[in-house]
Amino acid sequence: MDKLQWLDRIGVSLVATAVWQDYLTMTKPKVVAMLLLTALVGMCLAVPTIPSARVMLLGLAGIGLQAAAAAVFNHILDRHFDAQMARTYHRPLAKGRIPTSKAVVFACLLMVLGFGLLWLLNPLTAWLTMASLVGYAVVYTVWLKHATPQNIVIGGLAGAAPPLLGWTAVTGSVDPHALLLVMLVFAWTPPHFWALAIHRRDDYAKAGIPMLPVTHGIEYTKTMVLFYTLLLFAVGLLPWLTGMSGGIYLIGSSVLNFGFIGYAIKLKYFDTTGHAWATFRYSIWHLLALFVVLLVDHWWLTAALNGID
Ligand code: HEM
Ligand SMILES: CC(C)=CCC/C(C)=C/CC/C(C)=C/COP(=O)(O)OP(=O)(O)O
Repeated sequence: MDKLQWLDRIGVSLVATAVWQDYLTMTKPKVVAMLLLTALVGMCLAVPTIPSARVMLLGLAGIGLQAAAAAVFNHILDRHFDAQMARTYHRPLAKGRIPTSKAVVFACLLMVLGFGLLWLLNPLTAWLTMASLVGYAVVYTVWLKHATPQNIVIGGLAGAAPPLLGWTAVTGSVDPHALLLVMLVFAWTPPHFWALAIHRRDDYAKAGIPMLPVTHGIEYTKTMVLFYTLLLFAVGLLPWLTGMSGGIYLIGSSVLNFGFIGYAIKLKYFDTTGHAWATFRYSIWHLLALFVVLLVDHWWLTAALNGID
């Protein structure tokens, strides 16, 4: 092979990698990874030990594929708004690097495959996951996001569903304890997002999206961030109060939730440049750690109970 052919080959593979990267970007892989962590914890808390490998593999693959499909639909439906914002203008569809028709086919493939895998486990999980997909991709993206500043509170239900989806994948039924996990993510979402929306207020205003800092101002949004971190603290006590979780959870979640309240207090009363962004970053580590703590506590409790037996 001569030099020119080699250069040609390298060029083709670079383009292929870039296209592949664009498809991956549209699935919001880091968000999906976090959703899968919450689903995995939901699965593990549903049983005393570890769920079967079949349930974990099919369940996580199915929920992951459906969540990824929802994210691609979000990219498709939001492409004109994304093109107007500094944070999102470079996205594959906003930039026109990927044709919309191909993205639609990709999203449909992910959705059907995800639904099929979950159906093999149980129809309840398949339908609940599909409802979350529709909740995010259609109800939130098409309607709520452009209709009301409470968009992310209501739309947050779809993103909060995975612990329940994980739980039903294992048991085939809705357990009140699983709903407690949903409530945790539900209360976490507003401070997670509004911290970012404060940081990106002008971007949302420019695109005409009625996020809370745009419609009600930054001060009011900071108050709401603080309110929801306090609510999250209260909701965070419920797993312990109901006996679902033990002391490790109580201590771990309290430390994490006090940390979040600390960030929110600073944001409201002692704000400094970049603190809204720092609060948003903290929210991500907070949720990750909270669900790890739930899991560690669960296995610790199980081991302790087995020891007593
Ligand atoms: C309606 C609810 C939600 C809204 C509006 C929202 C909004 C956002 C936005 C706009 C970003 C991008 C920030 C950036 O540009 O870097 C983001 C990042 C992120 N969100 Fe959320 N979010 C929501 C719910 C959730 C849920 C339920 C989870 C997981 C359980 C989650 C996990 C994450 C993670 C891990 C990131 C970081 C992604 C990265 O660094 O690329 N979000 N969120
Ligand atoms: C099936 C299932 C479990 C679905 C889960 C849905 C899902 C992917 C939720 C994530 C929430 C999220 C990233 C919202 C941001 O959308 P945005 O449009 O406000 O943010 P953007 O401007 O960054 O696109």
